[in-house]
Amino acid sequence: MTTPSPQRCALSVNVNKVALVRNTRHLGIPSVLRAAELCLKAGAQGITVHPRPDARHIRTDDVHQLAALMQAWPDREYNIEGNPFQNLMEFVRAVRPAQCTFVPDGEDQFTSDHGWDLAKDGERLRPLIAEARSLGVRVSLFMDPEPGAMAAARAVGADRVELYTEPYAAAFGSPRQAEVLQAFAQSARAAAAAGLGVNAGHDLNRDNLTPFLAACPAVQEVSIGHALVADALELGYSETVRAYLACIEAA
Ligand SMILES: CC(=O)[C@@H](O)[C@H](O)COP(=O)(O)O
Ligand SMILES: NCC(=O)COP(=O)(O)O
Repeated sequence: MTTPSPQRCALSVNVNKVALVRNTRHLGIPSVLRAAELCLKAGAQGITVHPRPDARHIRTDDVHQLAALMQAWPDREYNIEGNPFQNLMEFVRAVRPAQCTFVPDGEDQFTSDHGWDLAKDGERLRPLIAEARSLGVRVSLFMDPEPGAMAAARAVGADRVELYTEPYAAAFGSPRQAEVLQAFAQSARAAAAAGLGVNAGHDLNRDNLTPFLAACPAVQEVSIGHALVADALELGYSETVRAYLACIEAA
């Protein structure tokens, strides 16, 4: 078992896609619990799930079984993502994970594809943020890379923001990469200046992760699932997690 080094940036493995494959048969394999355990043993600092209302991948049982697993890993973090106006708060109240990430997804959305509009939803979010925090759960808001929106995230009581990194991933390797990365760097700095912790995630992978973190040193956690699980199909969970940890170390 690898004890995670005190890295600048934590790796939280999102196991949604293990559950997606599992759900295509009634055989219970691939095991979500086994995937999480192997990733933790390899040094991942956390596990992330996004139990969507349609249960397309992570189901209620998964959330609770992973919570029980995480009890055996007190130095690692459990992060539950979702829309607090839909089903997320029932999990926050029941499980009290280390962190919850509020994501403004619609019920039938293909995947997460935007951050919060706090001018529209900030006041509705405020009491739910306060409730989660009163339960001892850190609250992160899923946000687009807009430096001017970070102070508002702090003002509604969030502990952290998670920068939605798909626009960076889409620009990676193109002439727009530097320009887009600059917007993320400015957003990360603005978030830190506002007193927020900074997470990041969506479509990060072994190619784009190191340059992203090198440009955004304030980022303290990345949650990665789709590309990491795809890599694990080829390399196995242990080697894959070690490869992602090395990408973080190289930043
Ligand atoms: C919020 C985010 O960007 C991802 O964590 C999200 O969990 C992806 O959801 P799917 O795995 O359902 O695409
Ligand atoms: N919050 C991002 C996450 O948990 C995983 O996103 P992805 O790596 O599956 O795109």
